[in-house]
Amino acid sequence: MCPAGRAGAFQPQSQDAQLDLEVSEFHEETTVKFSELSEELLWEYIDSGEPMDKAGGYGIQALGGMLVEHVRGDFLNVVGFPLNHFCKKLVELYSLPRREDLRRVKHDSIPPVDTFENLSDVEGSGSDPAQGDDGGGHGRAEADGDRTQAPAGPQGTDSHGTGESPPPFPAGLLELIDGFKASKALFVACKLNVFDVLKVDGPLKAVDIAGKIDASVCGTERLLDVCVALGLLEKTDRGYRNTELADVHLASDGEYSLHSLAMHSNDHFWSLFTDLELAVREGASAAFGRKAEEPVQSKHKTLQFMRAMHGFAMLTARQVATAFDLSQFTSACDLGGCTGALARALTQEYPRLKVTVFDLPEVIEHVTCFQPEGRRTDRISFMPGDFFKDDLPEADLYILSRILHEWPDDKVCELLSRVSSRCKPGGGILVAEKILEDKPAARGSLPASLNLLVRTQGRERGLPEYRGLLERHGFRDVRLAHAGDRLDVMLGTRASPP
Ligand SMILES: C[S@@+](CC[C@H](N)C(=O)[O-])C[C@H]1O[C@@H](n2cnc3c(N)ncnc32)[C@H](O)[C@@H]1O
Repeated sequence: MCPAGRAGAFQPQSQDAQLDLEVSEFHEETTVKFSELSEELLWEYIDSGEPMDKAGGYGIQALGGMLVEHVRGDFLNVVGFPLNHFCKKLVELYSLPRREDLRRVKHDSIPPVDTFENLSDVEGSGSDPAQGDDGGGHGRAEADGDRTQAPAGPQGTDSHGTGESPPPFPAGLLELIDGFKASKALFVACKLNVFDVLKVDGPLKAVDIAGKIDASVCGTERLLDVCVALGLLEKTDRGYRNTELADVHLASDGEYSLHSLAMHSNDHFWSLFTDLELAVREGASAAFGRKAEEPVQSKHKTLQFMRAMHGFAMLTARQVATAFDLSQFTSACDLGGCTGALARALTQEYPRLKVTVFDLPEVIEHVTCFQPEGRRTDRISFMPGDFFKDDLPEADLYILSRILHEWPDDKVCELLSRVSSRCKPGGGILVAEKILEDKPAARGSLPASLNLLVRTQGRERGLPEYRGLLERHGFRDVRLAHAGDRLDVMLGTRASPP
């Protein structure tokens, strides 16, 4: 490291690969590392004997940033270099590169600055000792992982005509690689109740939000800015505030909140996905076998799971209830009906219909938490039980909403066979699932198949397969309707036994 220079003086001590300046005019020692690109220019300038009049600052906050790779110490120590004078001198000394040969590069200095790099200096010449030479003349652009942005020369060659032009920059692929950060940022913002705080008190500055969520200011600010980039928050002069999307779906209250789904994904699915490689190698059964050894779910986990299911069901229930005209049925049994969200939509839609929600005892125990005050109806009842073991309630319509995809074929057959033997001829079966399409999934809409692989033994199925399963278990006239983007609904009629 260079010894400290005289305050206010520009005193480089050595002509190593890097040029260090000590500027201690006002505050503690400050070191500036100049970018290698400017180093040669600076030495030439210094060697010319021209006095550097007022050292200690060189407009680093503006164009001077192009000279600087990083600053250690007080950034303000550095501000004030006579940049215009300096640039004029540089122009006198050198014929500067043409504008089209320059490209802008963002350096993560303090604060971040755009600098210009002269591609013809960077690539190929081997004049930059710090870059080494791999024989391919790649230089800095490749070293910083940015090479594919360099403009290609004519005839599909690079700017020097020495090789093949790089492929188009794979921005989409890089976004995909980065995508996990987006979902984790959303989960953490939910977990820290950022959206709740802003729903009540927003807009707020980062420091105030940090105080309310008991987190560091620098960490909070970065998280908030990522949420802005994700379209979950807006940044205004008065601070950060929720977008409508966050207000409705990411705050923990509200009828259509998906806050618990985000929490369930964070606390449960996120860790399961770390085993994805294993699940792909070994298959669902092996992955599920290990998971099955986990201890029984706590009340907290059960409630979180129920809230997660409830949030999704609240958004889809009406579409499922109205996918077909079900007015001919007077009693329905929603198997695995969880919090009763679909049952409520059905009773609202069909005034004659009574619905029994059948679910595991540990779920039924908590259903009262999900019954909105003043909207309870005696047309909905809850019954605890295991649909693989216990007698199924009597009904003329059996509903399986988001149940079958969770189970392997043998369990699906077992369940359908139990429903079929309980259902009277002329009775119905309503199955709500996301039907696997023949054509490959549209870009951006991920099938749930990997999700199911890491956490269940089940799988998604196509319409022919569902239809075949229902027909094999005595249901005929299987019809399909769509219930929004996320669910399809099939309705079949119990045939009379032959
Ligand atoms: C994926 S959730 C679907 C919830 C709801 N039907 C919906 O569409 O939102 C599966 C439900 O099935 C219930 N379930 C799982 N195994 C069950 C069993 N053996 N007997 C009864 N219910 C069961 C779960 O407790 C859970 O409520």
